[in-house]
Amino acid sequence: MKLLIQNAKYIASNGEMKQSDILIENGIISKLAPSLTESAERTVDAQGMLVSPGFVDLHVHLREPGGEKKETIATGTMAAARGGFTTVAAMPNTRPVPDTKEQMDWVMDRIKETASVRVLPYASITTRQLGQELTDFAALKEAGAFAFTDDGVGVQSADMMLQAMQKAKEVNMAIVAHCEENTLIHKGCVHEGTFSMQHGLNGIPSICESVQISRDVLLAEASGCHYHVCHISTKESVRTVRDAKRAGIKVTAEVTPHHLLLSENDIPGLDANFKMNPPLRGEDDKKALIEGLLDGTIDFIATDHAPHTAEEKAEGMQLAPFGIVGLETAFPLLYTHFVLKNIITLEQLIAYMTTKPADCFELPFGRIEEGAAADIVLLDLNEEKEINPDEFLSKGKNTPFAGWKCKGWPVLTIASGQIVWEKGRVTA
Ligand SMILES: NC(=O)N[C@@H](CC(=O)O)C(=O)O
Ligand SMILES: [Zn+2]
Ligand SMILES: [Zn+2]
Repeated sequence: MKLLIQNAKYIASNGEMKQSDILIENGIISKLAPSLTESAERTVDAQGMLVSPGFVDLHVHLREPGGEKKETIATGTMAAARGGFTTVAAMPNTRPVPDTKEQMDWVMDRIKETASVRVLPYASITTRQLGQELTDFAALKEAGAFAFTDDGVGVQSADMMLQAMQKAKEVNMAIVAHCEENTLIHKGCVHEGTFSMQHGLNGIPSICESVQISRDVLLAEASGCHYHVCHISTKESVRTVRDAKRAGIKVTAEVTPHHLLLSENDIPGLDANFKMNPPLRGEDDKKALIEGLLDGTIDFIATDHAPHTAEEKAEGMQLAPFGIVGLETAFPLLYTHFVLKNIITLEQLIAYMTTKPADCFELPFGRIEEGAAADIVLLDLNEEKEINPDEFLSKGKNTPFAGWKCKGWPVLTIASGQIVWEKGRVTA
């Protein structure tokens, strides 16, 4: 497929705004130059749009195998395409867990058969994510694992985490951590704070996350491994990561759009669409996350797209599963509430969703350059529209952002040189 994008105003990987035509051949950006006259199977006029590298989301739950009622690799990657994401990394809390070469082979095949964007599969750190024995890191890397994580649960034993980091270092892979100390969860369903007090609910305290990060940065220092913190949510965690970076420890961190945009004060009542792990924290935590992102303590943004069925979410605040969807709302929400309010520049936001995650994991994606993978999204920064979960291509409609008015909607997404989503057109 030969594709030509004309009049592309885009942000180059050095952060500069440029204007050019973009020729795409065999999945690759083959030429970047003004006024290209090549004949192509499809020519797209990008006048009035912003052209961005396809977004990179290193934290999504695609639920397959085992959770197909919530999402599949097919539906999750269609949602990704609609949200402008062309690379997503899939979490291993599936049934079965990708903890052996055979399971990883199955996942890789399924991705090849059904994914509309690039999927990088995580393997688990421990067998069945039970925290008892390490998986075979070398074999899983060989089978295609992107990195190792037990996301969904924290690794409870310090000894197990140290061994994991030492092994990861040996095979030159990262340990990606969901940080949660089980003895401090206190059967909580929301943050331990004002909301939990008001509603008489058990709360998950901030230290439940931060004590494990504190332990882990020391283990990362001892092992020399690349240690990445998932969905960071508290001010103490931000401080710990900041101090660790200053000490030269190889630690990176991600934050979700919902933790940047919402605090416990925004929970309207006992609505499980506001229930996720980690929970929405205090206003001061939210502020610290924005500061941490701006000063480089937090490296990038990841959605933690966590679809659940409407039935499951209807079980109420105490019983419903943790998690909200994020792929189809991330950019418009962040653009509208941070860029248009002059808190983050457009260039920064794009970097947090493209080059920064790519660079942390040495991935060659997220940049518009000759020779790079043709992963591109056209964004309409002007049209204003309400978030409507009925329009989601994800099976999950569980969002706290329904009805929010946003600008910055993707209109066309190209992944590896193929148009995988286009506004107003149904793509298979
Ligand atoms: N974030 C969530 O609230 N839920 C995730 C698990 C996780 O990311 O820890 C899920 O798998 O549903
Ligand atoms: Zn998690
Ligand atoms: Zn997750």
